[in-house]
Formats: sequence, C-alpha cells, structure tokens
Amino acid sequence: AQSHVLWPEIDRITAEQLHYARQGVGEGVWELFAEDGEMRMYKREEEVNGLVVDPLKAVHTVKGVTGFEMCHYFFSPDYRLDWETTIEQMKVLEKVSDDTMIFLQIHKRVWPASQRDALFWSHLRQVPDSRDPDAQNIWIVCNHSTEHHSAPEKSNGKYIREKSNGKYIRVFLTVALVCQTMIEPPKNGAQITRDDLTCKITYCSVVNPGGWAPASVLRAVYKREYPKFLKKFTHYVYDQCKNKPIRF
Ligand SMILES: O=S(=O)(CCO)c1ccc(-c2ccc(C3CCCC3)c([C@@H]3C[C@@H]3c3ccccn3)c2)cc1
Repeated sequence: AQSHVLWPEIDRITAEQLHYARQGVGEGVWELFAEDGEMRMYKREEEVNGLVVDPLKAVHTVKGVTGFEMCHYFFSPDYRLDWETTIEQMKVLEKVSDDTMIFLQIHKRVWPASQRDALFWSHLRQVPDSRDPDAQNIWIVCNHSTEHHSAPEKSNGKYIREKSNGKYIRVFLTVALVCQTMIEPPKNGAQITRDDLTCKITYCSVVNPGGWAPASVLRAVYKREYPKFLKKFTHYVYDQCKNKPIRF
C-alpha cells in the first residue's frame, strides 16, 4: 500500500488515532453514558457548524479472542453485513492492498433525518508497542472518510446527489478500533487455550452527519446505536472464533 496516493494520509491518521485511543478517559471532558458488563461508553458533546459530532470513546474487555481476530472481523468486508445492522448496502470500491480497502456504505435511514452514506478508506495494521517492544499484540483498524472517483459526493456544490445515483447525505467519519491481546500463560506450561486470552478494546468514533439533523434526534441515535453495535460486534467475533484455532 506504500505506493498508493492515499498512503501518507493513511499513515498519518492511523498514527494519530492510535495515540488518541491510548489517551485515558480520566480527564473530566468525557461523559460516561453507557455501561454493559465490561463495556464502558463515553462521549463528549461537540457541534461543528451547528451539527452534532459528539466524539465517542468506548473501552471493553472480551475474553477468549485475540486482538488480531477482533480487528480482522471488523476490517474484512466478508462479515460486515453479519454484524452491522445499520447499513443497507456495502461495496468495496477499491482494494488498495491486503490491509487497505475503500468502502462505500449506505446506512439505513434514521427518521426524520435524510438517509446517509459513508465513503472511507479502511486500514488494518499490527502496531509494535513503543513502551513494550516485545508486545507484538496490538492491532488497529482505522476508518477515515475519503473521496473516490466512482462515488462523487458533490453535485450543485452541495453534499446532496440525485436519487438516481443515490441521493444520500455523506457523513464524514474517523473511526479507530484498537485491540490488545493479553495472555495469562497456563501455570503448568500447557498450550495456550482461549481461556487464557483476553482482548482489551478501545473503540473511538467521530461521525459528522454531513448535513443537518436535529441534535436531539442525532444524540438519541448515537446513544441507542453505539452500545448496540459494539455489543453485537464483539459477541459476533466471539461466536465466530470460539471453535476455531487461535490466530494472533
Ligand atoms: O465503526 S464503523 O466504521 C463500522 C463500519 O460500518 C462505522 C460506525 C458508525 C457509522 C455511522 C454512520 C452514520 C451514522 C448516522 C449519522 C446520521 C444518521 C446516521 C452513525 C450514527 C452514530 C450512529 C450509529 C452508531 C453506530 C452504528 C450505526 N449508527 C454512525 C459509520 C461507520
């Protein structure tokens, strides 16, 4: 992927998102708005040009899967429709490399807002941990909005296009899923099993709705959809992996 025109941006945004994901939620600005077992979801209330863009940060711990497995199922287009219940269509516009793709997703309409689509590059990468050089166990998937010749977003200068080629308001998003595998080595030197694995997840998301929608509606959608999404996704990955050999 190093040769692709997007590579410098992919490299920069992925590094930025890794740093951002590692920042704690301790500093007062984050508001805890949902808890479910080990999952904690935080948000900041922010508006850009009167549009709600509330940044989200979720932390979660899932036993029995590795960070690679969690990121693999999040990145791969083959499984997305199994766990993403809010998209109507998904298309890979370009396969940049084995670890980088460009997606176009049409999201289900959220009444009374107009229907949205999302066009973004998605990049999967293993991250050497600067603090712990032999921790080869951190993986990240970063999704970030981009342009693409086969899905022009502009017509008459706005972000609205005619229904014929999909009249959707285009959201602008930056998302990062950072997963670290923790291994509790079995006492008796036995082989590692899934019972010895824990995956520590940090999910960060900023979605700009791209066009006006009532703040109250968007905040209700965010509050409802994010916990549902992360819970469904993590349970899906656990179920997909539980009877398969471990992949680090
Ligand atoms: O993590 S991902 O990369 C996984 C790949 O799909 C991703 C997650 C979420 C979105 C997303 C796109 C549109 C919208 C809204 C904006 C106005 C009307 C629709 C939302 C709002 C936040 C709420 C939401 C949260 C989670 C899931 C779906 N809905 C989210 C896109 C990508």
